[in-house]
Amino acid sequence: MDHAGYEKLSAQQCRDLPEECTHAAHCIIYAHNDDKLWGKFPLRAAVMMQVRFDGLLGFPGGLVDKGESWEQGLNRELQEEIALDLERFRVEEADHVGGYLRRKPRLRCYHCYVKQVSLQEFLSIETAAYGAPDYGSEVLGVMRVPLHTLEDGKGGLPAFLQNRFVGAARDQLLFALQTTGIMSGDDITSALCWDSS
Ligand SMILES: O=c1[nH]cnc2c1ncn2[C@H]1C[C@H](O)[C@@H](COP(=O)(O)OP(=O)(O)O)O1
Ligand SMILES: [Mn+2]
Ligand SMILES: [Mn+2]
Ligand SMILES: [Mn+2]
Repeated sequence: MDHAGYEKLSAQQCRDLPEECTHAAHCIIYAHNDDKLWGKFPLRAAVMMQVRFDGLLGFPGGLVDKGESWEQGLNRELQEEIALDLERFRVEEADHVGGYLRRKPRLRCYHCYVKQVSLQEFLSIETAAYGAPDYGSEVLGVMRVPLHTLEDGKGGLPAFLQNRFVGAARDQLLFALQTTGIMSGDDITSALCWDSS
């Protein structure tokens, strides 16, 4: 059980879940970014997150409706929340990287998908998001995650990780940063070490 009370499942373990399990699916859309902040701090990648209606940070996606496959539900949510152009950027089964299982108050799996695009494509997705049906209601902002750490060891990702995240979103972010190679385990650990409290 990880710190937020979720059991991390592999993609195969997700496929073995019982019928009564309900599902949510969210997608981490990212692009490698060779730019540097002030020509000094590597930005590493553009990773999309959102400010949600509940004030918490999360990824675009949502609950999978009855009769939908995980990917059908996720692509529907991505269209609703960020106006994702499904002709160009449809999320596929191969983008599934695992799930986070909760047993209480009901058995539910929070599936994590990761989709890499080019920086140019990321910019087009970002721009289109402001015209999404749910923008301004369920989605109150679209942002990029700071993946740099300033000289004080606090500014950037360490400070960002002090925000409030919904559900398993923080675990999913850290998992995706490592599994995509955007950040090394050591970089992530040092960003986690700083705690403002
Ligand atoms: O980004 C996320 N990662 C993991 N779990 C998440 C994330 N965002 C929300 N959640 C949890 C908590 C929510 O209650 C459920 C459903 O997601 P949500 O996006 O709120 O559902 P709809 O868009 O309203 O369908 O998953
Ligand atoms: Mn929904
Ligand atoms: Mn939604
Ligand atoms: Mn949602």
